[in-house]
Amino acid sequence: MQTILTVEGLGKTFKHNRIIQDISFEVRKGEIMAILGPNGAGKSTTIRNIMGIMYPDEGFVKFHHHPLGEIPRHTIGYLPEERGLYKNVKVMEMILYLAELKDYPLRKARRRALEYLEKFKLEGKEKASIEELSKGMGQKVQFIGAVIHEPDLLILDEPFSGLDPVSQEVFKQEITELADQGTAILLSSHQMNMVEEVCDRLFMIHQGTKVIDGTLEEVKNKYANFKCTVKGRNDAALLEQVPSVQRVETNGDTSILYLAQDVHIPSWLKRLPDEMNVSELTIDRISLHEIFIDVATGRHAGNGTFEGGRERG
Ligand SMILES: Nc1ncnc2c1ncn2[C@@H]1O[C@H](COP(=O)(O)OP(=O)(O)OP(=O)(O)O)[C@@H](O)[C@H]1O
Repeated sequence: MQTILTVEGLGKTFKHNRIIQDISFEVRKGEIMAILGPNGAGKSTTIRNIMGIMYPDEGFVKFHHHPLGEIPRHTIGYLPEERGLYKNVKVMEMILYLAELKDYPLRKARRRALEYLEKFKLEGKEKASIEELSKGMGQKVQFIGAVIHEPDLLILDEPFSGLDPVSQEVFKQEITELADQGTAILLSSHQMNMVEEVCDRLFMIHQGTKVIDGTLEEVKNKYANFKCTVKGRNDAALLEQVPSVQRVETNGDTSILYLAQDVHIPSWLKRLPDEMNVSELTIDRISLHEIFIDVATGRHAGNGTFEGGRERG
């Protein structure tokens, strides 16, 4: 897959505080790359350095097919973390203004804007002024403004925050469709469940440095150990003694047994103690959210690096 953006060895210091350090990744055509990390991890700082809103102290950003140091703004769509549109401007005027800034043909922009407004359940709002819209509606208009000129690279800083579940779903679908059509997408988020459903590759930052990166599949294979959920009244001490159990969480009659890496599940099941009470038992892998919590709380050191990519199915 063709590389659209390369970030290499990015570092930034504010007032002697190292905010990000040695951040390197690529974003390729047609893929969704997620930057994940807890509050203050350095996600927005990374994006602002890419967008030239601030300059890195170390490393470089390269947009492919463009000279080093040039930011091809006409081919980039950007939804910043700070939401904001001119309040007393009408919705359609706002979108067309943003299209014009990118030299995009206005007739085409108007047609695309109407299609997007319908898709985002904002039909009939083109003459409403921005201040008449709810926060979520405003965010949808800003999203339309970011994609109206059919960018090759779309950078979305926390696109799902502030949206209700239905709108989150609409955004998620739209982002996936854009990637299917070939747009390279870089999105930052701390909403793991959303990211897990859309991203092809991910880059997790903690305290300004990379802790995990790779395709979603690679990260899950490497970090997402199995967990076994058991329904039935059991003594925690008994469960803790089961081989390969690293940790047990009990809530009433439900216990979750977190298993060690590389456990062979069929063999492990055979070694469960006869005296265990089991009315239901399920085995699955821990979620990206759980991996994230493990890394952010220091339970998992992270530091894995993966290479390669996954073809969109
Ligand atoms: N202009 C600035 N001056 C000083 N410190 C800054 C500046 N911008 C960001 N920081 C600091 O850099 C760190 C990373 O901030 P950043 O906004 O990149 O985090 P984030 O991962 O996007 O977090 P969130 O999920 O909360 O948006 C924070 O500790 C923040 O206080």
